[in-house]
Amino acid sequence: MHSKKQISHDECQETADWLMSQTKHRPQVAIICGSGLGMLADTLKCQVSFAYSDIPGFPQSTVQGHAGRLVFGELKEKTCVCMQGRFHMYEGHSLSKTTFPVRVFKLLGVETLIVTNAAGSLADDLQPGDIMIIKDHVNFPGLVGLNPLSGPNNDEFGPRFPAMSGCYDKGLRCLAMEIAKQQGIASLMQEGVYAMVGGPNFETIAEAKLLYRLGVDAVGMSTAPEVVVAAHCGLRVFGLSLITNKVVKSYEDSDSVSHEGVLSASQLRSHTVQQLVIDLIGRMEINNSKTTNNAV
Ligand SMILES: O=P(O)(O)O[C@@H]1C[C@H](O)[C@@H](CO)O1
Ligand SMILES: Nc1nc2[nH]cnc2c(=O)[nH]1
Repeated sequence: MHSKKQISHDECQETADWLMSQTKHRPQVAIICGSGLGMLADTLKCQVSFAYSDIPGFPQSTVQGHAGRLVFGELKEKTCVCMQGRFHMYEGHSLSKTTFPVRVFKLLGVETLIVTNAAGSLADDLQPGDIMIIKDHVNFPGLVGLNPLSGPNNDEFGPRFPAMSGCYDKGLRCLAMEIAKQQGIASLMQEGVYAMVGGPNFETIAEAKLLYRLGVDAVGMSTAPEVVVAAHCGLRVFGLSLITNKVVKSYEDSDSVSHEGVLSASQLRSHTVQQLVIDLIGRMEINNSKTTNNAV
């Protein structure tokens, strides 16, 4: 399952070429929608969309709340491509497959990747319904060698040993906070550290206590591999976690998390996330290299 075989540059190029033969859109911004957040794609103008099953080389979405459509279109005078549904390691995809769309986006000419996810909060001051701007991540699978960059390096995409400090663009993080203030939603927002665990089970209480002690603010089952691959090939990245639940970290607490609960919580705030992302896309500059002071 977690084969070290990388999908080749040629295979990524074949998919990119196929997409470019099917649509005139040449996206500058790519958006990966987290659980229950796919409605963002519906806001694109002049839409051209493809079922993942029709795109050569694309895996299939198997998770409820991930529709499995790639949508191209215009948003605030920027050309975008939106994944209505992402791929997770726990679905059985290799990490190379999980992150394959990111490399296809690079070959389509995308400069900025926006990743969103649904996550459970560990931080005492992050409540369900809050939105966390991802400042940094802990890639738990990556720390033990489950990394999409494992295997022979694909030099056409990036270096063997890419730096990951500053992989969440500081300029975009500041811009998002400024927009949140203007939209009157700053009280819902803060920056924090996202940790990816393998899933598909949610955390035990002992695991939750461990993550809390490590200083993780929110935990989920995605995003980090996509961001590693995006940083490797030089994409500018912005990430948001919508907090859908508090992670249970006390034996006295009888609460229990479910995917259905995650989906209904994310739907309650999907419009807010959508407005934030739309204005961020509207205000971000394209064709600029990454901001200079990018350290977290
Ligand atoms: O795709 P994301 O990271 O938003 O999905 C989260 C993590 C699991 O896939 C699922 C759990 O409910 O939601
Ligand atoms: N691992 C994990 N993923 C989530 N996705 C949404 N909520 C959670 C959670 O509590 N834990």
